[in-house]
Amino acid sequence: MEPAISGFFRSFDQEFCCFLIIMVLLIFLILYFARLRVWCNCEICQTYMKSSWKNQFDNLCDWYTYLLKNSPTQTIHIHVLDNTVTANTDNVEYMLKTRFDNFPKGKPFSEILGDFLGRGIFNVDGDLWRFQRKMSSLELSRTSIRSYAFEVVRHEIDRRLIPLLESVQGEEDIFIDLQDVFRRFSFDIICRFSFGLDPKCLELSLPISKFAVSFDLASKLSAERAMTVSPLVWKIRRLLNIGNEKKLRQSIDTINKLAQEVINQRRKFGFSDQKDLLSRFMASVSDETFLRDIVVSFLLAGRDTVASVLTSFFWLIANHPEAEAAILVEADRVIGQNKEIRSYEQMKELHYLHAAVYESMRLYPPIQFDSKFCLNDDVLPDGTTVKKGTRVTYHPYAMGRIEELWGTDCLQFKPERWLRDGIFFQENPFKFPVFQAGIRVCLGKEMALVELKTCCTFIGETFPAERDGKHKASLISTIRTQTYYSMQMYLGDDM
Ligand code: HEM
Repeated sequence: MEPAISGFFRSFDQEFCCFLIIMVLLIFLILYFARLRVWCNCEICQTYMKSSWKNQFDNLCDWYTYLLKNSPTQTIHIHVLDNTVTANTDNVEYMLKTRFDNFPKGKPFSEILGDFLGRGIFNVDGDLWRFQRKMSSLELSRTSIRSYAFEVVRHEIDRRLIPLLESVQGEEDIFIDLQDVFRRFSFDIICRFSFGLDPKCLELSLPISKFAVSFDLASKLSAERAMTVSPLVWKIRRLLNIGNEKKLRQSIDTINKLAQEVINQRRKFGFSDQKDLLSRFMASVSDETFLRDIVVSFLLAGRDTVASVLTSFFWLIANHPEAEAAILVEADRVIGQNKEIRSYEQMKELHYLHAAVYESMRLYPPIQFDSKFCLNDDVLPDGTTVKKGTRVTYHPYAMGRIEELWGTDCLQFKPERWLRDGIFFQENPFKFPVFQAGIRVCLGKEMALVELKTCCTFIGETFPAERDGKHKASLISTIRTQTYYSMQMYLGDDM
């Protein structure tokens, strides 16, 4: 009898376990769908769920732009995502400045990047954020860090970027992917600037560094968490340490080990004469994990953003010879006066270039939209009611395409719209929240502009017309061809 009884209980156990698992899954599914309101029948939600926007638009941002343009308040609500999306300047100012404390980044966002960024500035709210913000603002406002940034950028351009482009110049059969080149370029720079480390990614003959590979993978896999049907999916995978979550953990471990090594070296050999951000932060922070978190946030913030602007800038310039000519004339004028651009201060004289960089970011913002989560029920200036816990998204990509904001020529690339009597004119930052705006505006904005403008001027500076006109022309045509090639890979043949 006994084995039969124990068999009965064993099979009962198994059945009961299966039943329990199914019930738990069902409850989660019900809760999940209840939160998402998948039954919403409105046209926007139906279009979203069936992905039928793809019939009319190339990408999701263009569909959102269409919806926002056609909304009387320039605000829409996607019920199934519980996401209020706005392109209304007053709303943007309200959430990023007036009621800043009611629109934090929120838990859903910080959970996704939590393992990678830890308690770093990019990923936290409240006092932890305030402390890092104050410390970082102080360090980044120093003249010494600005000249260090300039020095790092010049080194990367003179020693690596120009020789690389020269090596493919005139070679009709050799193509390099400029997007990839710009990603390597910006990673080398941000690593040296933040960590004092040179991963030499732009040295194409060297094997790519372990740190760069791990960083790339960790950014990619963390971002992929946001695309799973429910956070539960990646959380369960993380618990079981399987699939992408296992790879993510391994790459984060590699980054941590390397960061720890750098910190140990600095503690051992001294950091007071080092110019990078890590060494500067080491003077005020002793917690080593926290130090690592702060610096990794800077790496993430300053890498793809810059690479993305460089790609769209050169693509737009390649399509607008009149803008390219104006940039070269301005660069020659500044070089003519000062022989060569060698300082941060000189960059400020390049108003047309500054306008052209801003104009490319208006049309192709590296961060096309950015979300916050509403802490307590609120009403936006346009009358939209926002419930506690709702995601609220401002949309710089759509804002750059709205006629009421930028005029009937808003789809055209016109650097002149940023100039008043030849001098760069700063627009209302809430109309152009490409660097975010208000209280949490991007901390690396100045650094990014130095990087972008230095890289863009090298066309005019390195090969001044009077020295070698032919050389300059062929380098520009190399960049033009390479940019076309990169964008073709990116956009397909229909570009
Ligand atoms: C064109 C290049 C760049 C653009 C368009 C850009 C844009 C942005 C945006 C939109 C945010 C807000 C993100 C959010 O809160 O969700 C941000 C934050 C931030 N950016 Fe940038 N960024 C650029 C380059 C850089 C660079 C080069 C650095 C580093 C030197 C940097 C450092 C940061 C940091 C530390 C934050 C967090 C600020 C905070 O939370 O208080 N950014 N950036």
